[in-house]
Amino acid sequence: MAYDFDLLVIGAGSGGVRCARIAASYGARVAVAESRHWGGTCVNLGCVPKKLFVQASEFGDIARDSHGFGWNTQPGTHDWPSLIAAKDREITRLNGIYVSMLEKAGVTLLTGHARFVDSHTLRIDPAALDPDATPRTVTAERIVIATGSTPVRPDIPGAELAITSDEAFHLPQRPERVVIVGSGYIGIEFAGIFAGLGSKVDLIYRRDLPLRGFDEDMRTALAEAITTRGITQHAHANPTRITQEGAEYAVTLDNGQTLRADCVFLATGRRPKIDGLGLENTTITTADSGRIVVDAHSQTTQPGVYAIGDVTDRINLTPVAIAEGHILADSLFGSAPPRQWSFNTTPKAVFFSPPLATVGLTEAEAAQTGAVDVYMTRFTPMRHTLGGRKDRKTVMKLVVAQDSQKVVGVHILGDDAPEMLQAVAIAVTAGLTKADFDRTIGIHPTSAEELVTLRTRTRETPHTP
Ligand SMILES: Cc1cc2nc3c(=O)[nH]c(=O)nc-3n(C[C@H](O)[C@H](O)[C@H](O)COP(=O)(O)OP(=O)(O)OC[C@H]3O[C@@H](n4cnc5c(N)ncnc54)[C@H](O)[C@@H]3O)c2cc1C
Ligand SMILES: NC(=O)c1ccc[n+]([C@@H]2O[C@H](COP(=O)([O-])OP(=O)(O)OC[C@H]3O[C@@H](n4cnc5c(N)ncnc54)[C@H](O)[C@@H]3O)[C@@H](O)[C@H]2O)c1
Repeated sequence: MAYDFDLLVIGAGSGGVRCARIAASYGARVAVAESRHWGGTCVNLGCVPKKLFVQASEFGDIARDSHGFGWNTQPGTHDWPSLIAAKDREITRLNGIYVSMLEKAGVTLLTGHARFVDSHTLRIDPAALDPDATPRTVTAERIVIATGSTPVRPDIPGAELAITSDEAFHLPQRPERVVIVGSGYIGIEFAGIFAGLGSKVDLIYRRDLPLRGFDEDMRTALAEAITTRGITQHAHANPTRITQEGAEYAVTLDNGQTLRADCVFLATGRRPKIDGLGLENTTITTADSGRIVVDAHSQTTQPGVYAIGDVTDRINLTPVAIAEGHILADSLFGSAPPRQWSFNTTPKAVFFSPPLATVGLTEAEAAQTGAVDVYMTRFTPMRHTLGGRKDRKTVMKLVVAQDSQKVVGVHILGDDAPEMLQAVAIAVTAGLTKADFDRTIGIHPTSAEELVTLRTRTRETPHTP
């Protein structure tokens, strides 16, 4: 049978765009369908606007820090609508770059919501991106699902009164008081953003420490940094309902407390986006909360249909979705073996102020396979000695496997941690040892030089299978 396309990608986000572009570069006839925004979550409602907001939230402190260096700069006032407008202009520019990049690669752009009619046929209906688009039906030999994920709201009364990260990027005004539920990436990052811009922030989470899954010492250090930033933490707490009285919201917690705010922000996770995708017209299997099940080659249970990125709920980060898309295009259409990536040393960063970044194993994970040497340091970075924020500490931790002496984990909380960690991730991916770190000459004066000058072991952790 003659198909309209060799490959049709559903979703022009991080994974879909890369997959489409690389497949087209091999000469395949490729189309990509997008219903909402070119560039996907990362560009429109994720990494990019979030990082711009984080940067916006840091200028007040920079102005105050300058006094210790002899400046009399005043923090001034922040105009939220100006930030939103500037961010929107930048994102519109990026949307245009995505469209032209795809067009230049020879990819056909299909505007609309894609739905499986059968395993080779998709119906593309008008959607938010262009409500006037003409509906059409297209066929493809192979199809890639790269539809991403969407925020989850807990099942409590009044949950619909709250916002999620999707709405946070378009709030007309910055709330003076905000209650944030959830202390994963999004909860922590937005707590920092709103606090930095002057809002009173209450952060609610279920465990004893924020950021479950990260190294315990770093979670403790982050909890201290959150308090230092002026944010009130409510550990061991769950919201049971949200109510509204006029412009004010009340969040009732299961510890009996009630918090009042101008905005309630649910940062309680995301789920794979498979709504209205017509999966029932295929033999594709889903699991858990809608995760599309794939094999090691990103193929679903329907031969010829693949899935990449957040919709597969593996490691839900942009560079991972990009890598998965690239590998898939290489393997379907390339002549050389697919490009290789080291997914098990994927570095991660949480853009709080200061940020937390990490690569490799936590101390507890490393101890499961053998005894561990831990090296830690905690200090006030030079800039804050004169700047006055002496309680803004940097914490660094190296986790070293005792038998091989390989550095299997590096964790940093502090200014520029993500920038440092990206470079250190190369060393951890390469399997370098503590001796390799030790023979590396530092750059002075930097915080990063501590990574190569940590000589005294902080503790030894026994093998804890
Ligand atoms: C607030 C926030 C901050 C984040 N910050 C970071 C960060 O700093 N660093 C990082 O690495 N990751 C970050 N992420 C995660 C990152 O955005 C995702 O991991 C990444 O975007 C996943 O890419 P994807 O290709 O799987 O899906 P997406 O980028 O979500 O793209 C999916 C696309 O498919 C479209 N689509 C869905 N269904 C259909 C359909 N039926 N038909 C047509 N089109 C459809 C959607 O409109 C969307 O454009 C953040 C996420 C959020 C929410
Ligand atoms: N900097 C980055 O790289 C970055 C930034 C943002 C998002 N992301 C990606 O997006 C994903 C989603 O982010 P997220 O922060 O929404 O999810 P998350 O899974 O990181 O955190 C969700 C939080 O909500 C809590 N929670 C879940 N259900 C709850 C309930 N019913 N009541 C109270 N608390 C509840 C969880 O315990 C957890 O603390 C991340 O896991 C990450 O993969 C990455």
